[in-house]
Amino acid sequence: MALLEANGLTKRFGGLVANQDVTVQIEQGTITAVIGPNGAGKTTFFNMVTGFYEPDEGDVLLDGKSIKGLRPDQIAERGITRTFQNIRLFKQMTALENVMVGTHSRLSAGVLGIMFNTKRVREEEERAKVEAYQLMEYVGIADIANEAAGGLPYGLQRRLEIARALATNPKIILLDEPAAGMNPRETVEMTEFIRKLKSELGLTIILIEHDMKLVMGLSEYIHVLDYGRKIAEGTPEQIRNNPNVIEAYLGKSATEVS
Ligand SMILES: Nc1ncnc2c1ncn2[C@@H]1O[C@H](COP(=O)(O)OP(=O)(O)OP(=O)(O)O)[C@@H](O)[C@H]1O
Repeated sequence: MALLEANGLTKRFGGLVANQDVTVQIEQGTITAVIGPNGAGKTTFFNMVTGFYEPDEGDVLLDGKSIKGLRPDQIAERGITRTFQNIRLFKQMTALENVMVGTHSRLSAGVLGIMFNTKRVREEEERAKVEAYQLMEYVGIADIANEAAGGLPYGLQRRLEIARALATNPKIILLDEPAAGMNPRETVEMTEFIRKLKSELGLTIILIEHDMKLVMGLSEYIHVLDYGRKIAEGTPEQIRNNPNVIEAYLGKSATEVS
């Protein structure tokens, strides 16, 4: 059984069909890319899987159980986390505090404990801090733990967002354009880092990315969207040679010429 299944997902915005009948299966421990031209519906697909949008039709199954209709935080509790195309950090907070937000989402002191600042809350706070720091070490950004997130260079902000996502202890991480805006060296480092998330942590990774070199080098499997529909799926080799995909990216003349 696939770890994650999206079955027939459809999402409309007024007259625009952003996803139409999109079916995708993701196997445990794989790196999968979702690609397609601008506006193809990739982020909308991520938003439905992670509970930010409710599908108009279709279902999302995690380990065979439906997660449709759950809130993003409930889906995160079940093990699916994400990063955003436009980085969403708490810019005034330190990098460490940002990661602690992720850690806190699975701690259990509850609202009353927090209001009365009980011993248990203080202990959890301390534990969250230690865990967050360890995670930052793992991600290679511990040296910026006390810097304000908003002032960090772009590449570090992207890593920090991933550290925060990891703090929720996920099974699946969805990365929305992890290498966007990065220089070639940062892109190579990000590629290595994503590989490490799979090989060392056993994570299942789904990524949206426009950098085709990165996609082809990193993914084991690729799904292609165009105008909200899935037009192809396969290995990088199969996708590279698929006429529908070439046409979607380059226009009809490209396939006629080739
Ligand atoms: N909340 C929304 N309200 C209205 N239209 C939306 C909304 N979200 C997405 N869309 C539209 O749905 C279509 C798909 O958008 P989406 O962001 O999913 O594409 P994408 O493949 O991620 O694009 P890009 O590669 O440019 O980020 C676009 O036409 C977009 O304008």
